[in-house]
Amino acid sequence: MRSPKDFFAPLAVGAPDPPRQIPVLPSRMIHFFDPGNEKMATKVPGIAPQVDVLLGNLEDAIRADRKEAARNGLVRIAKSVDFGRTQLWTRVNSLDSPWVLDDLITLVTEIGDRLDVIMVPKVEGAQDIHYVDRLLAQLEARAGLTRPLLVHAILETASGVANVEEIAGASPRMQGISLGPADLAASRRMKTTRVGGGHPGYLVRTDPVGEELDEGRTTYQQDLWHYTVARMVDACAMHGILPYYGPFGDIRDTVACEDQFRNAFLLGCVGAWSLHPAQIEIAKKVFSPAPRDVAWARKVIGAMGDGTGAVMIEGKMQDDASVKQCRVVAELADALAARDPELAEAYDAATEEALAE
Ligand SMILES: CC(C)(COP(=O)(O)OP(=O)(O)OC[C@H]1O[C@@H](n2cnc3c(N)ncnc32)[C@H](O)[C@@H]1OP(=O)(O)O)[C@@H](O)C(=O)NCCC(=O)NCCSC(=O)C[C@](C)(O)C(=O)O
Ligand SMILES: [Mg+2]
Repeated sequence: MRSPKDFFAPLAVGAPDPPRQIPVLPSRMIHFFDPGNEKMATKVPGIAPQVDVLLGNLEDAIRADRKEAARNGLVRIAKSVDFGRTQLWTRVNSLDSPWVLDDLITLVTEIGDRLDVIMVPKVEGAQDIHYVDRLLAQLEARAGLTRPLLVHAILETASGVANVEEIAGASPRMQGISLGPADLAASRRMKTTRVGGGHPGYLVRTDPVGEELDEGRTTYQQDLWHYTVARMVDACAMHGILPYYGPFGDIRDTVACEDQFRNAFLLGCVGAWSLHPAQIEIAKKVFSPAPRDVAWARKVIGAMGDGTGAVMIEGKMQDDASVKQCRVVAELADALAARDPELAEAYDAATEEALAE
């Protein structure tokens, strides 16, 4: 019988040990592509060096009669393309679909050594993760894999949100969670018809001045996703896994996409999905801390010595808690700079300038 002490023990004889820590690799954008779409597939080798994560999508957005083509296409691409340091993920079909069993069997058996993370859609509770966890262990053992596959859940059902903490902690394989705003809206019976983003009808209005109700009252659009993203971030932080904003469906509206991504970044998310090449640069810009913020963070860390006590910098009080926030920004910047010489240069130049002030 398994006890809580067996949390890190393999779930099948011969399966690799589950991870003790989730690797924190750059994953500013999870770039979705349809591996069965020839036009998109030919673009993959060119896109790979520009993105942190490439994801071969098998679920929604792939027509029912193209499911096998997508699955086989992903196997072919994973075997033939060199992704360098870019991670390769997949999104399998939902657990109640006729395709998911073949998705998992085929992918783990054929390309389990090339895949980093398996994204599971429409997760309702820990039981869904436990099912995938055991099945992956059996398949890993059969395929002779030595590195455990990680699991990423999409938060896109009302019960998934209600159970988000137990989902985040359901398995040592849990790598992260993404918001799935479209399915979540449907599951909650929200009256939106969009894939992510705001809605002009969801607003607050200033009080009336005098008797006139229709004039001079400013409205402010509110963020439909604030509650869910904040809850997801807390659940992920509590379990040492990574939170992501999901898709922004209005490809044309690059401005609002950037805003939505930035809200998620500021609240604690590490990345978002790019559905179209046009969204890659947006995610890169938003989820790489700005040079001026990195410079400030490094300046505070430098001034705070061992990180205790209080000092004043440019009129602002700094103490143990503000230096911790600065470390979050500086450590992310260092990790990204280690892979991106352009960013490294921008961060160093801004830091030099800030220290000279
Ligand atoms: C939106 C679509 C239809 C517009 O595709 P298009 O061909 O009409 O656009 P385009 O602007 O004409 O494309 C320009 C070029 O870029 C290519 N291209 C276009 N997109 C990509 C891509 N992603 N990766 C690589 N290449 C891409 C495309 O093939 C074309 O190539 P060409 O110049 O040679 O003709 C297309 O971009 C697409 O299918 N993107 C992926 C959609 C997707 O994966 N959706 C599912 C995720 S969102 C979701 O599931 C919700 C969620 C979480 O579950 C929940 O909230 O519930
Ligand atoms: Mg969905």
